[in-house]
Amino acid sequence: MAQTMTSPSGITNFVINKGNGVKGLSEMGLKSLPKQYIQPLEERISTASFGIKNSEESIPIIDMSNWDDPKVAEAICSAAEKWGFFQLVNHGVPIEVLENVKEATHRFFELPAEEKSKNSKERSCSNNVRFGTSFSPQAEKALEWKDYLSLFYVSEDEASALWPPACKDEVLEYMKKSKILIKRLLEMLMKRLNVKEIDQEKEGLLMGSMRINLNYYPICPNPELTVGVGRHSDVSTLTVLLQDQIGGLYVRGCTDKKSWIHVPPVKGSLVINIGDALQIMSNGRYKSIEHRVAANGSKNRISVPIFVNPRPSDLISPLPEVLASGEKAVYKQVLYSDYVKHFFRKAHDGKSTIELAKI
Ligand SMILES: COc1cc(/C=C/C(=O)SCCNC(=O)CCNC(=O)[C@H](O)C(C)(C)COP(=O)(O)OP(=O)(O)OC[C@H]2O[C@@H](n3cnc4c(N)ncnc43)[C@H](O)[C@@H]2OP(=O)(O)O)ccc1O
Ligand SMILES: O=C(O)CCC(=O)C(=O)O
Ligand SMILES: [Fe+2]
Repeated sequence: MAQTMTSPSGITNFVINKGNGVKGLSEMGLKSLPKQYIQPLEERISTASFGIKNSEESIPIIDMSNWDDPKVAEAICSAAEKWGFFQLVNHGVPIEVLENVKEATHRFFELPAEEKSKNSKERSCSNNVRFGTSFSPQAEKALEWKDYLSLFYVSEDEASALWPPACKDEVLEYMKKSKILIKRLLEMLMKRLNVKEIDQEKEGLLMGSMRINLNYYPICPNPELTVGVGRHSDVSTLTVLLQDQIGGLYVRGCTDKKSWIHVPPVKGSLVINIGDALQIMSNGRYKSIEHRVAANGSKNRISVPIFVNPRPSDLISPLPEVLASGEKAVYKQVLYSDYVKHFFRKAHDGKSTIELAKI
């Protein structure tokens, strides 16, 4: 067993095929990182050096208690233009709902590998439920230190029937309660783009599909040699991210592009980021910023992003309202499912997915 496990194929078999994930590896008490996880020097995250560079820039924290105050909309739109990232407090999603979904995430990952892997790509009875590890293992030169459960929402009935019982009620509640916040954010962001009203057609285009991922980053023997998630931008319209108190999310700096800014955990907050679909629809006005996640040597971390997306069948392009003043389109029309497939079929590679849509 020990001999098979240390060979590269033994590790792959244990982590990917047998569904133990990196959590299984972590719990074996490995003393050093298997070589498949060693990232090239330029992709490693040296958390020690961030403290110095970080001091000048930080991601805005916006209080939503008076969400209909124009100052709140101004802060949100400015953050979306400048940073592509911001944190929200007093956002209206009950703290209890957030605590429950974090607990449910731990409950799911605590299940035996045999139970979790019923949701793997090979065994899941639906393409909309997928348990996996790393990001795109077949395309990656170096694997990422993360396991995940990805749930694509189609309907309440489908979710009730197919999502894992260990977490489905809590995840559904989190999604439902977040919808009010998502609509408010989109209304504010659209107003700034001269979209006066979000009618049914626009609502479909902006938030017609949702995917929720439960991310699990177990303790890593050599966190400085690998990453939890490599540099990428999300392909969503926007992403609502719940993180626990451990920390580890870094965002590309907006003035000093060489720096990476930590997104510090703030109790009860939600992190919001703009995704590629909204960068395209706003013709580049709102920014989908690169981000990445460090591995941790002493603590298990979880995060729960809700990816708010167009529908797979939507054609995305700069909105007519944005181009009405004569502004030249910098992106062409793309079928959203083609865009997402392009993203999923390659390893994380920074901001390169959006090249597909550039004119
Ligand atoms: C996992 O770690 C991540 C994830 C992310 C995600 C960031 C986002 O912004 S996710 C938002 C994506 N948007 C949507 O899901 C909505 C639109 N959905 C679709 O268009 C389709 O459902 C589809 C995703 C394109 C899948 O369509 P389907 O026809 O079923 O195509 P497949 O052939 O099954 O899949 C294509 C290709 O993608 C891989 N894949 C599919 N789903 C996932 C998934 N949930 N996670 C990872 N990979 C997935 C699948 O394996 C296929 O590749 P093959 O090579 O196997 O053909 C950000 C950062 C992370 O670390
Ligand atoms: O875990 C995090 O903080 C962020 C994860 C992420 O960027 C993603 O799942 O797209
Ligand atoms: Fe992301």
